[in-house]
This record gives sequence, structure tokens and C-alpha cells, in this order.
Amino acid sequence: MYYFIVNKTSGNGKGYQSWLKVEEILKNMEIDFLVEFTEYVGHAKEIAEKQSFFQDAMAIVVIGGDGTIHEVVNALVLKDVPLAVIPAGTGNDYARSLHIPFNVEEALERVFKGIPTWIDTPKVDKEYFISIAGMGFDGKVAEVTNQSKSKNILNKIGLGNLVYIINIFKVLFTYQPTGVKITIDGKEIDFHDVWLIAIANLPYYGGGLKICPDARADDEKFDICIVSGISRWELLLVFPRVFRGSHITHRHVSMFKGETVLLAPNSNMILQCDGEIMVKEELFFSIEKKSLKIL
Ligand SMILES: Nc1ncnc2c1ncn2[C@@H]1O[C@H](COP(=O)(O)OP(=O)(O)OP(=O)(O)O)[C@@H](O)[C@H]1O
Repeated sequence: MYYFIVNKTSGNGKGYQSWLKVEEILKNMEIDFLVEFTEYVGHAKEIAEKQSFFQDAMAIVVIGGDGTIHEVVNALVLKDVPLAVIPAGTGNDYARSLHIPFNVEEALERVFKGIPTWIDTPKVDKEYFISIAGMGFDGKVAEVTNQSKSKNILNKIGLGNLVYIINIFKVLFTYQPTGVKITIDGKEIDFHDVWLIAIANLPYYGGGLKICPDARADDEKFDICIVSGISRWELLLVFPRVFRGSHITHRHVSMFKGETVLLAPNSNMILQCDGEIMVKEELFFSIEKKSLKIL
């Protein structure tokens, strides 16, 4: 039995359109399935937590974006049932990072024919995430993006991930960098004028920005990118390099690898995980090694 969790609203309706295609294929192929539609924030996790989901599941298939996958992962970590994804969100950075096809038919073929593998699951405080946690500039961009009306309009014309780029420029001219003490695997480093800190298990965020190009889901380590001490104008010039991942050699960009990270910002910084804003008491990041079975 295949279990589907569908967020009809993801990608401004793309979730529902993708489900209609999937449903038709499942019926034509006479495949046993059950489907539940999410109705509110947090519902995808509740659905995936139900005991019945694990008794005879070949896979739990999410049709939605990174926010919906994030919720389901929080129910599936350390369970022996594979997570599969039909990408239908705005950014789809999980799918992009793990080479999951964006085409519905091809993504579904991977669900049926893929070989399950175990990947690491990163964690902040007690909450799991899937790809990247970011603090600072990108947290602010995520906040503005999630409130943005143009997200819906751009999604309608198939340019959904352009909304992140537009908001990056909006926030660039107003953001105030701050000092942060960063402790990686017990080693403390002080950074001044920090624009952003990305703590990554996968390379992409923000709808295709390759912020940590060497991040791998199964290397049992975070890749950490810190941008600090840079002027607004220089940041603007460096920004296009993030699409190729070549920003990492810039003098104001520091890259690290580590198993644990503790952040202590001098002033309030917004935290985003997988594109959703989070409020956490302790900014301690760790990795649950090889803990998520995926297709
Ligand atoms: N029926 C619903 N109505 C409103 N929000 C919902 C509903 N079901 C789920 N959600 C919430 O919608 C949020 C965003 O969904 P999702 O991430 O799937 O799409 P997206 O934001 O378009 O894509 P991406 O995260 O890839 O940019 C999730 O955090 C989820 O909790």
C-alpha cells in the first residue's frame, strides 16, 4: 500500500494539480493507495504520525513543498518506512538537492522503482529539518517571502522561485548585520557583522541557491556557510555566484564542516528552517546520523 499526504495549497495549487495526475496513474496501474489531504499547518505531521501508516506502507509519498516535507520528516525519523516526494512546492529545494525529478510521471516512477537509502536528519533544538537552517539575512528573506502576495501570482505563471530572488534584493537594502559567537564541534569563533549563517545538510535553499555546494545528506556532517564583514554593494556583486556555488572562495565567505553547531547572536536574528520561520530557545544544531529512509 502506498500512502499519500497531499498539500493541495502548496505551490499555489500545484499540489492539487499534481495529485490529480498521480491519482489517474495509480488508478490506471491498479495500485493500492490511500490519500489524505492536509488542512492546516502541522496536519501533515499528525497524519504521518498515525500508527496505521506504518503497518503496511511501501512508502509515504508527500505531494507538496519543503514545508510539508519538513512536517512529515518530523514524524518519520528513525522509522523503517521510506519517504518519497512528488515536488509541488514553490522552492522544492529538497527535490533539487536529491535529484528528484520535477516531472510528476518521472517522480512517481522513482517512488515505484527507487532503492531506499538512509540519510542523515539535521536537528535544531528538538526539531528535525530536511535541508538548511539559516539565520540572519535569509531568515528575514523567508519571513518576507512567506507573507508575500506576489508568491501566489508568480506561482501561477510558473515563476514561483523568482519570489525569493526579488525578496533578497528587497531585504538587502535594509538588513542590519550583527555579531555572532559560533561554536562548531566545541571550538568557539567570534564573527562580526554577520549577514547570514547557513547550516546545511543539503546544498540548495531559497529556490535554487547553492549556498553549501559540498553538503551531502549522508556524510554525517553539516556544511556551514558564514557571510560576514561585507558591504551591501559587495554582497550584491557576490550574490549571482551563489547560483553556481562559486561564492565559497570569496574573502568574506567562511566555510566549515562539523557535527554540532551552537549559535549565540549579539542581537535578535530570525531563524528559518526549510524556508519556514522558527522560534527556538536553544540554537543548538546536531545530526541524527543515517536516520531517515528515503526513496
Ligand atoms: N490546507 C492548508 N492550508 C494552508 N496551509 C497549509 C495547508 N496544508 C499545509 N499547509 C502549510 O503550508 C505550508 C507551505 O507548504 P509547502 O511547503 O508544501 O508549499 P510551498 O510553500 O508552496 O513550497 P516550498 O516550501 O517548497 O517553497 C506548510 O508549512 C504547511 O504546514
